[in-house]
Amino acid sequence: MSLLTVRNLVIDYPGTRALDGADLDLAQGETLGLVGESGSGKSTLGAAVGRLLPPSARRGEGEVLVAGEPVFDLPAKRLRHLRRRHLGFVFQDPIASLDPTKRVGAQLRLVLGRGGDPAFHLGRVRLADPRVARSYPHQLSGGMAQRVALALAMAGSPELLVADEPTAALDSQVREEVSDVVFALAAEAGTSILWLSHDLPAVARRCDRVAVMYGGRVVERGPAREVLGRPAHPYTAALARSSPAAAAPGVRLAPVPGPPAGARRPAPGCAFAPRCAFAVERCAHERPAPVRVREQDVLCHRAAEPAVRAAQEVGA
Ligand SMILES: Nc1ncnc2c1ncn2[C@@H]1O[C@H](COP(=O)(O)OP(=O)(O)OP(=O)(O)O)[C@@H](O)[C@H]1O
Repeated sequence: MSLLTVRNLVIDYPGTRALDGADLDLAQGETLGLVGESGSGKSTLGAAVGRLLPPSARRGEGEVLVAGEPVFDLPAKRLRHLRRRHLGFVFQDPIASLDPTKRVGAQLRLVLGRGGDPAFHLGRVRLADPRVARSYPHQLSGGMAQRVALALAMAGSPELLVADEPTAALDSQVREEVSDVVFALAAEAGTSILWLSHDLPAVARRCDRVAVMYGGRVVERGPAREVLGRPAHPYTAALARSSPAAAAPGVRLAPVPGPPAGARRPAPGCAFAPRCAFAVERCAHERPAPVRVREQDVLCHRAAEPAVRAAQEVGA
């Protein structure tokens, strides 16, 4: 059974459509990367999974199911129960998710309840030094604070961990260490991961599947290596070409051409059409329905055409 299902989700902030009919599925035990340029809607989608959107956000259409439960239609008590039982969250800024007035051990004891063992949970995130439990958040490095936030998020053995760029603010070596801990702990605990990221090579390496967002929709999804190595959507191909790993030494990165999607008003057709080298007239006014290309589900009118498929190969 699908652990997470997002169907045609539309979320508006005042004056901005952040999600414009997003679709996503995540199976039990799976790791799914969610990638896309800034403003494509990743954080809004991640927050919607736990109905953790800011008060100004409005759901227009669509639904989010976690373990079959309709997150947006649950009464407050059932929603709290669902969050506790099924969901854990880690964000980019760990300090913001920790209580500055309480020592780490005390924060863990609050989550774990009586009988919980903070040292065990800190050990699971490779913080074995007993001084950590006695520290206040401001006494920790960024990487250590993020591991504490992870220990708190994983303390209730959630079925799904939503990780919103938890390593983006860390330097590269610490980033790898923290990512290792997240994926190893989730694998050990049988927890699925929704991993929001700008780091395409890391997603290709670590995640089973990937979903690529553009203009508030998931425009391509499928096995991570396949999607990022042999993209089918022209946007994914442009994104993969602009990724650091795609550049040979000394060769400048190719930026995705044109300005990013302005999400202020929903696009009548494909949101990428104004930037797309393959756009034809219908792309501007007709929304693409999903097509299957190899193992990928793609929102593009032309992705299945042989000439367009060939042109998407990275480096082509
Ligand atoms: N609290 C908010 N109020 C108003 N608009 C918002 C709010 N949060 C996000 N937005 C807008 O919604 C759209 C989607 O933003 P979101 O943060 O979900 O994208 P993102 O892909 O996570 O970006 P980033 O990678 O920069 O975090 C953007 O146009 C953004 O400006």
